[in-house]
Amino acid sequence: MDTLRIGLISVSDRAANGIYQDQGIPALEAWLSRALATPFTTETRLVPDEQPLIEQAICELVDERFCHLVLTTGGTGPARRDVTPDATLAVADREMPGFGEQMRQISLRFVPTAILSRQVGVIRKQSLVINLPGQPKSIQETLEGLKDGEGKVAVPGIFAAVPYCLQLLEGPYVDTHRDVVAAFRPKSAIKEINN
Ligand SMILES: Nc1ncnc2c1ncn2[C@@H]1O[C@H](COP(=O)(O)OP(=O)(O)OP(=O)(O)O)[C@@H](O)[C@H]1O
Ligand SMILES: Nc1nc2c(c(=O)[nH]1)N[C@H]1C(S)=C(S)[C@@H](COP(=O)(O)O)O[C@H]1N2
Repeated sequence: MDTLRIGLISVSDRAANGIYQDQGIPALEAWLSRALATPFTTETRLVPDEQPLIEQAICELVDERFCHLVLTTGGTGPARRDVTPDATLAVADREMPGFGEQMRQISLRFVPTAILSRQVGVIRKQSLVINLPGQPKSIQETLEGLKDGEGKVAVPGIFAAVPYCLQLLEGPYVDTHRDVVAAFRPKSAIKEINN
Protein backbone atom coordinates (compact mmCIF):
# COMPACT_ATOMS: atom_id res chain seq x y z
CA MET A 1 0.00 0.00 0.00
CA ASP A 2 1.07 3.58 -0.71
CA THR A 3 2.69 5.10 2.44
CA LEU A 4 1.02 8.26 3.72
CA ARG A 5 3.13 11.28 2.73
CA ILE A 6 2.58 14.54 4.59
CA GLY A 7 4.01 17.91 3.56
CA LEU A 8 4.63 20.43 6.36
CA ILE A 9 5.20 24.11 5.58
CA SER A 10 6.07 26.64 8.27
CA VAL A 11 5.49 30.18 7.04
CA SER A 12 7.34 32.70 9.19
CA ASP A 13 9.52 35.69 8.38
CA ARG A 14 11.40 35.53 11.65
CA ALA A 15 11.92 31.76 11.74
CA ALA A 16 13.00 31.71 8.08
CA ASN A 17 15.51 34.50 8.80
CA GLY A 18 16.93 32.82 11.91
CA ILE A 19 15.57 35.48 14.32
CA TYR A 20 13.84 32.75 16.27
CA GLN A 21 13.87 29.01 16.01
CA ASP A 22 10.98 27.52 14.07
CA GLN A 23 8.53 25.80 16.38
CA GLY A 24 5.94 25.16 13.67
CA ILE A 25 7.40 22.06 12.02
CA PRO A 26 8.40 20.39 15.36
CA ALA A 27 4.88 21.02 16.75
CA LEU A 28 3.28 19.55 13.63
CA GLU A 29 5.56 16.51 13.68
CA ALA A 30 5.00 15.93 17.40
CA TRP A 31 1.22 16.11 17.07
CA LEU A 32 1.12 13.81 14.02
CA SER A 33 3.32 11.23 15.77
CA ARG A 34 0.89 11.22 18.68
CA ALA A 35 -2.26 11.12 16.56
CA LEU A 36 -1.53 8.80 13.63
CA ALA A 37 -1.80 5.02 13.92
CA THR A 38 -0.78 4.70 10.26
CA PRO A 39 2.90 4.92 9.26
CA PHE A 40 3.75 8.17 7.50
CA THR A 41 6.66 10.19 6.15
CA THR A 42 7.05 13.96 6.19
CA GLU A 43 8.62 16.44 3.80
CA THR A 44 9.20 19.87 5.35
CA ARG A 45 9.71 23.46 4.17
CA LEU A 46 10.41 26.66 6.11
CA VAL A 47 9.55 29.78 4.07
CA PRO A 48 9.16 33.51 4.73
CA ASP A 49 5.78 35.23 4.25
CA GLU A 50 6.19 35.69 0.49
CA GLN A 51 3.29 34.54 -1.68
CA PRO A 52 5.37 33.17 -4.61
CA LEU A 53 7.55 31.12 -2.21
CA ILE A 54 4.51 29.69 -0.39
CA GLU A 55 2.86 28.80 -3.71
CA GLN A 56 6.09 27.16 -4.87
CA ALA A 57 6.38 25.11 -1.67
CA ILE A 58 2.78 23.85 -1.93
CA CYS A 59 3.15 22.98 -5.63
CA GLU A 60 6.45 21.17 -5.05
CA LEU A 61 5.06 19.08 -2.20
CA VAL A 62 1.94 18.14 -4.14
CA ASP A 63 3.21 17.87 -7.73
CA GLU A 64 6.76 16.54 -7.23
CA ARG A 65 6.72 14.91 -3.78
CA PHE A 66 3.20 13.53 -4.19
CA CYS A 67 2.13 14.40 -0.64
CA HIS A 68 -1.39 13.24 0.15
CA LEU A 69 -1.80 15.93 2.79
CA VAL A 70 -0.09 19.31 3.18
CA LEU A 71 -0.37 21.31 6.42
CA THR A 72 0.83 24.90 6.58
CA THR A 73 1.27 26.95 9.76
CA GLY A 74 1.45 30.73 9.96
CA GLY A 75 0.56 33.79 7.96
CA THR A 76 -3.24 33.44 8.02
CA GLY A 77 -4.10 36.74 9.75
CA PRO A 78 -5.02 40.18 8.42
CA ALA A 79 -1.52 41.76 8.54
CA ARG A 80 -0.04 42.96 5.23
CA ARG A 81 2.49 40.12 5.10
CA ASP A 82 -0.01 37.38 6.08
CA VAL A 83 -0.57 35.80 2.66
CA THR A 84 -0.70 32.03 3.24
CA PRO A 85 -4.45 31.68 2.42
CA ASP A 86 -3.97 33.81 -0.72
CA ALA A 87 -1.11 31.56 -1.87
CA THR A 88 -3.13 28.43 -1.06
CA LEU A 89 -6.18 29.61 -2.99
CA ALA A 90 -3.99 30.67 -5.94
CA VAL A 91 -2.81 27.06 -6.46
CA ALA A 92 -6.09 25.35 -5.48
CA ASP A 93 -8.33 23.35 -7.78
CA ARG A 94 -11.25 23.31 -5.33
CA GLU A 95 -12.06 24.87 -1.98
CA MET A 96 -13.11 22.85 1.09
CA PRO A 97 -14.73 25.64 3.16
CA GLY A 98 -15.68 23.35 6.06
CA PHE A 99 -12.09 23.19 7.30
CA GLY A 100 -11.70 26.95 7.74
CA GLU A 101 -15.20 27.27 9.21
CA GLN A 102 -14.65 24.52 11.77
CA MET A 103 -11.16 25.71 12.75
CA ARG A 104 -12.45 29.20 13.51
CA GLN A 105 -15.27 27.68 15.60
CA ILE A 106 -12.80 25.54 17.57
CA SER A 107 -10.35 28.39 18.01
CA LEU A 108 -13.06 30.66 19.43
CA ARG A 109 -13.11 28.31 22.42
CA PHE A 110 -9.46 29.21 23.01
CA VAL A 111 -9.05 32.85 21.85
CA PRO A 112 -11.52 35.60 20.93
CA THR A 113 -9.22 36.59 18.05
CA ALA A 114 -9.95 33.27 16.26
CA ILE A 115 -12.05 35.13 13.69
CA LEU A 116 -8.93 36.98 12.53
CA SER A 117 -7.58 33.84 10.86
CA ARG A 118 -8.37 33.64 7.12
CA GLN A 119 -7.22 29.98 7.04
CA VAL A 120 -8.57 27.80 4.20
CA GLY A 121 -8.67 24.14 3.21
CA VAL A 122 -8.35 23.25 -0.47
CA ILE A 123 -7.75 20.42 -2.87
CA ARG A 124 -4.93 20.55 -5.37
CA LYS A 125 -4.89 17.53 -7.68
CA GLN A 126 -5.45 14.62 -5.26
CA SER A 127 -3.96 16.33 -2.24
CA LEU A 128 -5.66 18.06 0.67
CA VAL A 129 -4.00 21.32 1.76
CA ILE A 130 -4.96 22.92 5.08
CA ASN A 131 -3.78 26.20 6.66
CA LEU A 132 -3.26 26.37 10.42
CA PRO A 133 -2.53 29.58 12.37
CA GLY A 134 1.04 30.47 13.34
CA GLN A 135 0.89 30.20 17.12
CA PRO A 136 2.48 26.77 17.73
CA LYS A 137 -0.20 25.90 20.33
CA SER A 138 -2.94 26.46 17.73
CA ILE A 139 -1.73 23.36 15.85
CA GLN A 140 -2.96 20.97 18.52
CA GLU A 141 -6.00 23.13 19.24
CA THR A 142 -7.34 23.06 15.70
CA LEU A 143 -6.32 19.52 14.71
CA GLU A 144 -7.41 17.84 17.93
CA GLY A 145 -10.25 20.09 19.14
CA LEU A 146 -11.32 20.52 22.72
CA LYS A 147 -11.98 17.84 25.34
CA ASP A 148 -13.70 18.22 28.70
CA GLY A 149 -12.15 17.23 32.04
CA GLU A 150 -13.06 13.56 31.47
CA GLY A 151 -11.51 13.44 28.01
CA LYS A 152 -14.89 13.60 26.23
CA VAL A 153 -14.88 15.59 22.98
CA ALA A 154 -16.43 19.04 23.50
CA VAL A 155 -15.57 20.38 20.01
CA PRO A 156 -14.28 17.98 17.35
CA GLY A 157 -10.91 18.84 15.83
CA ILE A 158 -10.70 19.03 12.06
CA PHE A 159 -8.39 16.02 11.84
CA ALA A 160 -11.42 13.79 12.57
CA ALA A 161 -12.49 14.42 8.97
CA VAL A 162 -9.06 14.20 7.31
CA PRO A 163 -8.71 10.37 6.93
CA TYR A 164 -12.06 10.04 5.13
CA CYS A 165 -11.25 13.04 2.94
CA LEU A 166 -7.93 11.40 1.91
CA GLN A 167 -9.83 8.17 1.21
CA LEU A 168 -12.27 10.04 -1.05
CA LEU A 169 -9.26 11.52 -2.85
CA GLU A 170 -8.08 7.93 -3.46
CA GLY A 171 -5.15 8.28 -1.05
CA PRO A 172 -4.03 5.71 1.55
CA TYR A 173 -6.32 4.41 4.30
CA VAL A 174 -5.40 6.43 7.40
CA ASP A 175 -6.18 5.59 11.00
CA THR A 176 -5.73 7.60 14.18
CA HIS A 177 -5.33 6.96 17.90
CA ARG A 178 -8.83 7.47 19.30
CA ASP A 179 -7.62 9.00 22.56
CA VAL A 180 -6.04 11.85 20.56
CA VAL A 181 -8.55 12.27 17.74
CA ALA A 182 -11.09 9.72 16.51
CA ALA A 183 -11.23 9.51 12.72
CA PHE A 184 -14.82 9.43 11.53
CA ARG A 185 -15.95 7.73 8.34
CA PRO A 186 -19.28 6.26 7.27
CA LYS A 187 -19.70 2.54 8.13
CA SER A 188 -19.53 1.61 4.46
CA ALA A 189 -16.06 3.20 4.21
CA ILE A 190 -14.53 1.43 7.22
CA LYS A 191 -11.94 -1.23 6.37
CA GLU A 192 -10.94 -3.97 8.79
CA ILE A 193 -7.16 -3.80 9.19
CA ASN A 194 -5.49 -6.85 10.70
CA ASN A 195 -2.51 -5.69 12.74
N1 LIG B 1 7.36 29.25 13.07
C1 LIG B 1 7.17 29.78 14.29
N2 LIG B 1 7.93 29.39 15.33
C2 LIG B 1 7.72 29.90 16.56
N3 LIG B 1 6.75 30.80 16.84
C3 LIG B 1 5.98 31.22 15.84
C4 LIG B 1 6.15 30.74 14.51
N4 LIG B 1 5.26 31.33 13.71
C5 LIG B 1 4.55 32.14 14.50
N5 LIG B 1 4.98 32.09 15.79
C6 LIG B 1 4.42 32.83 16.92
O1 LIG B 1 3.03 33.03 16.68
C7 LIG B 1 2.73 34.41 16.47
C8 LIG B 1 1.67 34.60 15.38
O2 LIG B 1 2.10 34.02 14.16
P1 LIG B 1 2.11 34.82 12.75
O3 LIG B 1 2.04 33.80 11.68
O4 LIG B 1 1.07 35.91 12.77
O5 LIG B 1 3.56 35.42 12.77
P2 LIG B 1 4.05 36.89 12.57
O6 LIG B 1 3.67 37.71 13.77
O7 LIG B 1 3.60 37.35 11.21
O8 LIG B 1 5.61 36.70 12.64
P3 LIG B 1 6.64 35.81 11.78
O9 LIG B 1 6.12 35.65 10.37
O10 LIG B 1 7.90 36.57 11.83
O11 LIG B 1 6.74 34.48 12.51
C9 LIG B 1 4.09 35.06 16.17
O12 LIG B 1 4.11 36.42 16.47
C10 LIG B 1 5.04 34.20 17.02
O13 LIG B 1 5.02 34.61 18.37
N1 LIG C 1 -6.53 27.86 17.90
C1 LIG C 1 -6.02 29.09 17.77
N2 LIG C 1 -6.43 29.82 16.74
C2 LIG C 1 -5.96 31.07 16.57
C3 LIG C 1 -5.03 31.62 17.48
C4 LIG C 1 -4.61 30.81 18.57
O1 LIG C 1 -3.79 31.19 19.41
N3 LIG C 1 -5.14 29.55 18.68
N4 LIG C 1 -4.58 32.89 17.26
C5 LIG C 1 -5.47 33.80 16.50
C6 LIG C 1 -4.83 35.05 16.11
S1 LIG C 1 -4.33 36.06 17.39
C7 LIG C 1 -4.67 35.44 14.81
S2 LIG C 1 -4.11 36.99 14.41
C8 LIG C 1 -5.06 34.54 13.71
C9 LIG C 1 -4.06 34.52 12.56
O2 LIG C 1 -2.83 34.02 13.01
P1 LIG C 1 -1.59 33.76 12.09
O3 LIG C 1 -1.32 35.04 11.32
O4 LIG C 1 -0.53 33.42 13.07
O5 LIG C 1 -1.87 32.64 11.15
O6 LIG C 1 -5.26 33.22 14.17
C10 LIG C 1 -6.10 33.14 15.28
N5 LIG C 1 -6.42 31.77 15.51
